[in-house]
Amino acid sequence: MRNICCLNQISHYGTDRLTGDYKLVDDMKDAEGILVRSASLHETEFPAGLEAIARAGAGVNNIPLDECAKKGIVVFNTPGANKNGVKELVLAGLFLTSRDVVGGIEWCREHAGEEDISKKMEKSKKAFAGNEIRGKKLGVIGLGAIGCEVANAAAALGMEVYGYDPFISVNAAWMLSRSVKHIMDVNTIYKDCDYITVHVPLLDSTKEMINQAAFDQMKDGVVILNYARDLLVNDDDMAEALKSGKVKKYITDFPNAKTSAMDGVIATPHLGASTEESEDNCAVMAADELKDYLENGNIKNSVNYPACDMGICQVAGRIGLLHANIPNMIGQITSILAAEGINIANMTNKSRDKYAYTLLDLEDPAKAEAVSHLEKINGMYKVRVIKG
Ligand SMILES: NC(=O)C1=CN([C@@H]2O[C@H](COP(=O)(O)OP(=O)(O)OC[C@H]3O[C@@H](n4cnc5c(N)ncnc54)[C@H](O)[C@@H]3O)[C@@H](O)[C@H]2O)C=CC1
Ligand SMILES: O=C(O)C(=O)COP(=O)(O)O
Repeated sequence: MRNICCLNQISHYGTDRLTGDYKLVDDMKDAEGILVRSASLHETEFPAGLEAIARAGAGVNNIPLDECAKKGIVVFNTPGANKNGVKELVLAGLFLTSRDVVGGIEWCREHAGEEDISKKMEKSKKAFAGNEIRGKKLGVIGLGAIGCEVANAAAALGMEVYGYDPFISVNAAWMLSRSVKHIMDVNTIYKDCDYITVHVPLLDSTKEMINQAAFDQMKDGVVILNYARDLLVNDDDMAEALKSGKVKKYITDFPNAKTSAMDGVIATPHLGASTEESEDNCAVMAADELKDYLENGNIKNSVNYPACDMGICQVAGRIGLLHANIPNMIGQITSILAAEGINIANMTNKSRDKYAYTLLDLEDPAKAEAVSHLEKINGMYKVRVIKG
């Protein structure tokens, strides 16, 4: 029986795939797999038997990726599975910041039930008037799954869209509407755009990228949309920018103690991916990734180990080795197996930054002694006997 611990509420479309050999458990102590959404795992003591963590979602800043890699724990996410949910909320954000819809709704609530509300509103409505987004310039920073969707949708709504992503994938570049202007220097977005939306992961390199230096270059009355992570924005600089009128509105899906109390902020409680459709997509993808890794050793959509797919094992044994990406690992692995008289039927070795993965199909099952020798190789993090 394989124990899977769900740390957040995961759509049943995902957990329904974990039947038969799988058991959903509340306590992670005997878990082979973890399914998680946004719960933070930074303070978690991972159990020795934990093989994989699947994040049903995109952002993995809640998971210590390096620590997991060194413990031989493969971390997955579900790229693109919630992109439409987020895109739709970003579009709502564009409309909510271009006109004072929220202020207007509040006004109607304040005057609810009054006989003369319809007369009064005709006098009061000018306070909530705004602009149309058509023809305005939108800067999209980060053209991954979500950024691309947002850029294309905004272009279809008649916005002039500027897109910036120095690391854009070939796939994303293919998806992008030809009308999106390719920007090579993010400062062009800061200088020219009326609306700026960030869709980058939270990394050391992106932390507080929206800061005083960026605001200094922006147009007066710019609107900032943040459906990515709160720490991408320097809150104190944002407070100043809102006060001075540099920023007209800041709409964020990630309010914190500071931003939630600022005038000019429209906040939603991390709702981007909270649609039935996105939750179902993420859960299914996460469960499938976890299953394929636990059952076959295949890795798809990992964020700390390379991709690897050898299908279902057709021979007597399969082992998966998670190790450092350093010289002579393959040499040592094959020597140990040769010394045990085990023939390798098929093998894949892939690396990703500091980490590497070797998946071996063996004509005879790996004996405990061979596994123990493999485990002793310097730089070996984990040896998994998948079959045999
Ligand atoms: N509000 C919500 O509920 C949700 C928020 N998110 C957030 O949105 C982020 C993006 O999600 P996806 O588009 O699915 O991820 P993705 O991985 O498909 O795209 C991220 C893009 O950012 C680019 N990038 C990285 N550093 C950059 C930089 N310095 N400047 C410009 N571009 C840079 C990458 O090249 C990549 O194309 C996630 O990491 C997460 O933090 C994601 C899903 C739901
Ligand atoms: O996928 C992401 O990065 C998200 O922010 C969505 O988080 P959630 O699954 O709604 O807790």
